[in-house]
Amino acid sequence: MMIEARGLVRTFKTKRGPVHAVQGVDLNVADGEIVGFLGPNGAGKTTTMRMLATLIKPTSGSATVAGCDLAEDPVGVRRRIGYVPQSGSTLPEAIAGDEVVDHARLYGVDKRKAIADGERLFEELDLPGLWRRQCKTLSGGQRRRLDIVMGLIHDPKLIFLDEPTTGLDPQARANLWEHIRQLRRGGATVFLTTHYLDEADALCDRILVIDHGRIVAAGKPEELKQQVSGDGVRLSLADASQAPGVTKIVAELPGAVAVETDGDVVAFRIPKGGSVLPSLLRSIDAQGIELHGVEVHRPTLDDVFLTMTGRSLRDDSETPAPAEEEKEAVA
Ligand SMILES: Nc1ncnc2c1ncn2[C@@H]1O[C@H](COP(=O)(O)OP(=O)(O)OP(=O)(O)O)[C@@H](O)[C@H]1O
Repeated sequence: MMIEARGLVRTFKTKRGPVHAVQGVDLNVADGEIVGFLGPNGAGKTTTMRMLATLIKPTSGSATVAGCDLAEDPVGVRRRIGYVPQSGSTLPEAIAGDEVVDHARLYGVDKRKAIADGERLFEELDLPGLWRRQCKTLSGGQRRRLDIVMGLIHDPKLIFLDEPTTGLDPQARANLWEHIRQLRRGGATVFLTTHYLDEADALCDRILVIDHGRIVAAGKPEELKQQVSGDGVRLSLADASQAPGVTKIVAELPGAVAVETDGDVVAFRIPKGGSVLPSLLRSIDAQGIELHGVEVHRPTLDDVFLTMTGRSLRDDSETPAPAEEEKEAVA
């Protein structure tokens, strides 16, 4: 096992009282896996990752990371891991290649080897000809790949990536996913945090979902989706004022759960969504209510999150909405 953590807790003391950022996390990451840590803002992803990377001490709990005990041998852990923070770690004015070599030398890598390995990683991560460039002149995607080179230069077995693709355009994200898959092919284990459900789905062998400092779901993306009962149905109404009438009809359908209204949309979950639609549409029509559209979809990771927490984890915005703006399920 590359990571084995038991009962990790981290409480921050603040002027306004204690913040219970991580409240008893158990997790396992096997050798060679890409594991995604998914959750909304403030769920405790970064804090958990920083504990596992020895950057902050757990308030309680224990872990073995890359074969070393976190509390007994943090230096051993640090030598065997790479950590790429959310904000990156390169200085804007610095020369890209110099940053990489300096970073490698912190880990005791000799200069000649650092240059050779760095130049090879620049090729592998699609940064050809950029060794002498100032970091600030690189594009967002290039800078993120440079951050990853910094995390890899001492040849770690385990690499932590905190939100590796936040702020990148879709093409740069897809490109970075491919590089992350390549790391695994090279034998590394990857543990990453993300807000993006599609990223977790496409890239990760296994997903851990965290909310309010606790793991609420764990498994392969497909397994998690199978836990959600039924398909999602969304009805778009011509007139939002008719939502209560539609909600009432939907609530009476046998097997309908998670009925939710948001303006002119009524959404719910139901087994065999496609086959209940004809009679549902007849009932809605019989009430004289006009629909603009109907969608039925197989369970997504967002549905998993909704089922586990009663809240939606949106994947369509750069910055997820604050908690008070999140949709509430209608009882
Ligand atoms: N140094 C700190 N002092 C006080 N509170 C902190 C500190 N670091 C994190 N927190 C709080 O702990 C909670 C968890 O934060 P954390 O950064 O781990 O969440 P996250 O899931 O990584 O969120 P994001 O997706 O926004 O990065 C939040 O309420 C945050 O405000």
